[in-house]
Amino acid sequence: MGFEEATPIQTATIPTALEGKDIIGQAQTGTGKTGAFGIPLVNRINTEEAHVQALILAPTRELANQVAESLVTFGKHKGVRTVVVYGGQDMRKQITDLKRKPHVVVATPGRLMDHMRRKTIRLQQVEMVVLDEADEMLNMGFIEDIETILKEVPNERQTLLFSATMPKRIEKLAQTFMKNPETIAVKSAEVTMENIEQGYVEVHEKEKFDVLSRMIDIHTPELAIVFGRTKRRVDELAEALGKRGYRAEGIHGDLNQAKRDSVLRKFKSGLIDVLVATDVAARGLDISGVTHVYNFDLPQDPESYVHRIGRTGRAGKSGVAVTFATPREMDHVKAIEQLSKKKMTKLKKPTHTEAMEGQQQLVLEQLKELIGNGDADSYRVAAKDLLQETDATTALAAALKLLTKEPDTTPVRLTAEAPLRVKKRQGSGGGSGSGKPYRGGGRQRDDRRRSQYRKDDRSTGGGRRPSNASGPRPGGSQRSKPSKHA
Ligand SMILES: Nc1ncnc2c1ncn2[C@@H]1O[C@H](COP(=O)(O)OP(=O)(O)OP(=O)(O)O)[C@@H](O)[C@H]1O
Ligand SMILES: [Mg+2]
Repeated sequence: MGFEEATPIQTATIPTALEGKDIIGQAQTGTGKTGAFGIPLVNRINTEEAHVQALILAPTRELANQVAESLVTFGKHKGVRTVVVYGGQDMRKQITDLKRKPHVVVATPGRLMDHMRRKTIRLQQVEMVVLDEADEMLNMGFIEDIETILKEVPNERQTLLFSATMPKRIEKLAQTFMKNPETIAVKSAEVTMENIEQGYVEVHEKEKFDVLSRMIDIHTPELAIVFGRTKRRVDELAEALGKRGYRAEGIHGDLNQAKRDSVLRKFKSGLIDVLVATDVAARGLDISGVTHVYNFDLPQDPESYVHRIGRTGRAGKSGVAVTFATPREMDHVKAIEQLSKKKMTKLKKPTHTEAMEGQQQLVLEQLKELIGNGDADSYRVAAKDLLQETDATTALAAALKLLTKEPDTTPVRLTAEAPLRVKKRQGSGGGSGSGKPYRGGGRQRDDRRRSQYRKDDRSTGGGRRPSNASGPRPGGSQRSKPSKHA
């Protein structure tokens, strides 16, 4: 895989995991937690025995898929068979896969329960269980499902819990499900990655979209993720970005799995360069080339912020995260800063002129690159002809105008979102230990978050078409980019 040395969390957990101990593992986003559990897990598989020996649970389908891909890679040379099962996919194919006696099963809780009910999976010989993004599975209300699942798994198993954030209530879960777990936290001064430049901009709801467009024009991201609060918001944003000439598509839980897969594939391959997402894409996803994350709407809680912005700045790369907050939401910005232990830089709303300059700069860079590798020789005759008629500056200025995607101000309509409310802390032992406003403790809160998710994640767009925003901008050129997508 081209790894040269273990990352700190891998160094810290692999030996302990190999001893068979239970582990609660915490390390910043993008620092190789998948390897921290996946490598020792693969090592402990006995390929002579054809039954499920390890079970990995993940909160979302896309993450389950990605983790399974990593496990396949880790276990390739040893002959470890890994199967992934998640909702929204053909049951029969999964049943056939499971009949092939995999050693490792990666699953989302809901679909795994379906297979348990149908008796198409046997967990009686599972020796290792991993809960990736354990805290999110609690947030999503998967707790009962996990209880049910773990009842099927022998008690003598090894249990591993991983996440970049470990709210206090995970301890409760640990007491129930784990045996003397060792907490291994690779803590640095900050919860978020140092190599992510973090800024916020104070904007009124109705200015948000222009500010976003301008920022994208100025930053010229390679790949960007824009997080919106609701499914409807994501649909509307993707469509609006499309109208302004950006290659953007949305992903959220109301789309069918084929669509979710295709959007993600297009994003990974650079066919689209802006992914608009609900929190379904906030956790664990490892997509190289994501240089910018925009929180168009504030995340529901500070932990979610940590994960969202962690989609950039992974594996030693740098990244930029910008969070939009309306004047009434400024308290949330402070709460986030308290959890992340890092101040965000206050950013100014960019102007139209700055956006224009950003786009010009992009074209100039591309031009210089082309001059550098002399790839334009076949245009020399035409260039000389042109220079018979006009001076060089005029000719070049015209060419620049033609190439530059001038900031697009096509009017768009977004349904306004209400400001994020401050949730009161309930009871004790809640939150992340940061003592900050939202998210109380215990089960009640989990259920609330669950219903909130369901409500929020339901499209209320009233028959709005799913956005198909990847086409060229009306009457204009495709967005141009400096890198591979030029
Ligand atoms: N030892 C290593 N050397 C170099 N790169 C590594 C190493 N281990 C993992 N990586 C790479 O680092 C990237 C991030 O890894 P991974 O997805 O496991 O992070 P994570 O800690 O689980 O992040 P998150 O909290 O967002 O889930 C991946 O692209 C992975 O291939
Ligand atoms: Mg991960």
